[in-house]
Amino acid sequence: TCAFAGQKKVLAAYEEAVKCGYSGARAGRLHTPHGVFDTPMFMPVGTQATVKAVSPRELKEMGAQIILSNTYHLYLRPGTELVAEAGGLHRFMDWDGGILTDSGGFQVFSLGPLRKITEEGAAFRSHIDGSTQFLSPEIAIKAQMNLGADIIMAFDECIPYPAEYQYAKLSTERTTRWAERSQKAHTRSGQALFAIVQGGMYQDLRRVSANDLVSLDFPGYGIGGLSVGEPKPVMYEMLEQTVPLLPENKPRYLMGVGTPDCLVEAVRYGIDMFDCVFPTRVARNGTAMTKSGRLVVKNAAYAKDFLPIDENCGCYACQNFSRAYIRHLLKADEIFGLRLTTIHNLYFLLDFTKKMRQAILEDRFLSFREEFLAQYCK
Ligand SMILES: CO[C@@H]1O[C@H](CNc2nc3cc4c(=O)[nH]c(N)nc4cc3[nH]2)[C@@H](O)[C@H]1O
Ligand SMILES: [Zn+2]
Repeated sequence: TCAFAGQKKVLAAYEEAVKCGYSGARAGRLHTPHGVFDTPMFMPVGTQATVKAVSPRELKEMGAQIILSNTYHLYLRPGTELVAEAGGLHRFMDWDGGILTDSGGFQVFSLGPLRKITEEGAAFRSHIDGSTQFLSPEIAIKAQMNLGADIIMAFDECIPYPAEYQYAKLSTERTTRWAERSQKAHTRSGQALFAIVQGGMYQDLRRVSANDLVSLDFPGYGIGGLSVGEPKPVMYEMLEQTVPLLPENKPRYLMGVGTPDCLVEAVRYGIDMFDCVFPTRVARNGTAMTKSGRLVVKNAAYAKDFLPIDENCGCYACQNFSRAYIRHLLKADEIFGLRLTTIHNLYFLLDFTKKMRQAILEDRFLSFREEFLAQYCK
């Protein structure tokens, strides 16, 4: 094990990284105005200022540290000035942990129909009322300063998959110019602005994007343009090209990832932070995450199964309720049913990242990864 001192720099500083074995895996601590948090970490997604079906108290209980909200959604509804008048996002949603807001760079391209991208920014139609909207680096940064998250993201274009090399090249160069404009527009002290590496699925564009953004000196780096439908080996190849170019003493955040097998591979490449709608989204259709794969609690097979989802799980659902009960609630469209599967799935991923951190600190991450992948069926 080799430990290397981090630098206690401005917020979202990354320190005490402990590297392990011959992988890039590391355990660190992220400093923010709302606390110091352990990495690797999973961030529950609370797109519209709520993590669907669970309360802030339940999130705290299950060990959530930083949660994610989306500028795109809150900008359209209820408006970021309103949230600022309410005292900011922490007050508005009664969450005193860390908050990270995504800049809209992904949602505009995945949610807003009829979008048009120019050097200035992105015009799109609101998916809520069809009104014509426009986001630029300056507007996205102002909106995020209004929301008051601890970590905010530069405005970028998430390049669709697949994309022609020429398109990926021009888009990535524009995203770097947008990152610089985001930096200039960001005037709120006590808030960390992360840049987002793009480059499509092209190794050379990934390296150019990372090097250009590192020279602009951000306190942390998101890796974007992944988990957009590409095969997992392609995602891992892009990580292998990108992560080593990012400063070791700054956090790396893989956006939109993901399932436990992706998390353990990404941690091996040196990723520190993750977010994904997967655990909350699949919970709502009755699928539970376990260390050996997915368990569809709704299936008839569990009608008389009076065991918990996972006997070794410490979550509220597994400590108190059976598969038969949860299946009954889901079949009866009882809201409490999807609350229980959501609580279990979030706890599962939060606990999984805690276990990876422990394995790294004890210098046994590579065997942890082997054991996990051997029993997990994708
Ligand atoms: C595989 O699951 C689907 O895909 C999404 C997760 N994948 C993902 N890739 C992302 C890339 C970016 C990016 O390049 N830039 C910015 N600003 N934000 C991003 C957010 C991202 N989320 C889920 O929402 C789900 O629909
Ligand atoms: Zn559980």
